[in-house]
Order: sequence, then structure tokens, then C-alpha cells
Amino acid sequence: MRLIIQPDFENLSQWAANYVVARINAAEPTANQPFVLGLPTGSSPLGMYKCLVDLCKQGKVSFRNVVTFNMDEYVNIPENHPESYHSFMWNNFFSHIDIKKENVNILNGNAPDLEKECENYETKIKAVGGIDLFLGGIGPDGHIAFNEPGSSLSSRTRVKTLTRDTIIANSRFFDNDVNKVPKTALTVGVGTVMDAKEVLIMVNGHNKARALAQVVEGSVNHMWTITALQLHPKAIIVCDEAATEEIKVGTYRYFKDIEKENLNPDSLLK
Ligand SMILES: N[C@@H]1[C@@H](O)[C@H](O)[C@@H](COP(=O)(O)O)O[C@@H]1O
Repeated sequence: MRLIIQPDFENLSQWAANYVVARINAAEPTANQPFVLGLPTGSSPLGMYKCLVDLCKQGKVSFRNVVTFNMDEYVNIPENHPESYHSFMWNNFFSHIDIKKENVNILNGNAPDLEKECENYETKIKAVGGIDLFLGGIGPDGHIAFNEPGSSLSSRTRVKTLTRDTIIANSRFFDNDVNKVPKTALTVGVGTVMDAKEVLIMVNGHNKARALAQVVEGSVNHMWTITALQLHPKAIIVCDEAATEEIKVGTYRYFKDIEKENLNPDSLLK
């Protein structure tokens, strides 16, 4: 696993965006052989989405031949609800880039048969040849997508009940009212993320410091589902300084040193 330590959220976001652009451009995707991206919601990827929109507007990348699969969606809130992940993605990203609507895949939390919806999602991912690059954030308890502590590390797309911690954390988007936060969600599994050819996780802020220490220095453990990443052959975590608070000084210095040539976001777009 690589750990890229950036000074702040701005640099972290630019680094992640430049990495995505570099991977898409290197793949030279076509309509028949699209580049397949897995995408997260939340505050962690917001800066990256802004940078990607800018890079697309500058003509440095096109999403015409990119297919996307979002990680998760709440169950039972209208698609056009301002806090649905459908709304989040269109408002913050898809409406501002040249992606084709038919290439966007987001789980339908209002599907009549939720289990079938999840099964079809997995089938669709396989049908396009799998996910080339899965992007993600993590919760303060180290969850990836909505794979809450205790989730199987080989789980697939399914319905999950949200933990009290996640409901409280996400109530900031629902008038700070825990009663307004949906109690269940559809989510890709840890296994679904692990099947991607590459995974890039963004971690920022002090409240993620314990989770970062677990994934970088801890052992693989279903109580911190992001730790499964240690078993992925091509995983990168890009974090900011604030998130490094709980890792050992030696670990911090080690990754700073081995990645010293790769820390400048501009180095990715040569
Ligand atoms: N399902 C999402 C996750 O995909 C996200 O990583 C997490 C952290 O969100 P934030 O980036 O806002 O801290 O929140 C939710 O639980």
C-alpha cells in the first residue's frame, strides 16, 4: 500500500484528481473499451471533484468514454432529495463534466426488490470488465462505503443497516436531526472494492486519524473495514497532515521518504 502525505486538503484533492486524470489518459478509453471508475460521496472527495471539473474544462481530460459506479445510496429517500447520493453526484460532479448519462451507475435505493438491485449492480460491473480505479473516503470508524464495523471483508453489494455513529455523523446533512437520516443504505461490499484493479482512498482531518493509523499500522480486521486494503495489490491512500496525527513518527517519515519524488501533484501530469 502506498501512503501519500499532502500538506492539506487542497493538495490532497489536487493529487487525487491528477492521479485520476493520469490513469484515464493512460488507458486511452474508447466507447467499446471505456475506463471504469468507482466513485464515493461525502466531504472527502469534494475537493477532488472540483479539481476534476476544472481539469475537464481545461481540456486535460474527457469523461466521454468513462463509465462510473457509485459506492452507495440511501434506501427510501427520493432520488431528487437534496441529500440523496444521486443529487450529490449530479450537483457536485456529473453536471459539470462531459460524461454520458447512460454511463453513470448509481444504486437505486427505491427499487422494488433491493436484493435484486444489488445483484444486478454486481453483474453490471462484471459486464463492463470490472472497475479500473475505485475512489473512496472513509468514516471515522474506518468504514469504506457503508461497510460498517463487523462487515465481512469479502462482502458484495447489499442492503446495510447504518450504525448509530454513522447516523449521527451524517445528521449534519439532515438539519442535524438524526431522525431524518435514513437507517439503511445499499452499498458495494468490501469485496466489490477489493476486486477493482486499483483503489485510491482520500483521508483528511483529525477525526480520521485513528482510522488512518489502523489501516496503515494495524492488522486486517473487520471492525475497521478499510484495513482490507492491506491485501489489495494496488492501493493508494492520499491523506493530509492532520490525518497523520496518530501514526508513528517513524511511519510518517518512512512514507514521506519513499514517496518524496511523487508528492508534487504536478509530477502526475507530465
Ligand atoms: N457512505 C459514506 C462513505 O462513503 C464516506 O466515506 C463516509 C465519510 O464521509 P466524509 O467524507 O464526509 O467524512 O461517509 C459515508 O458513510
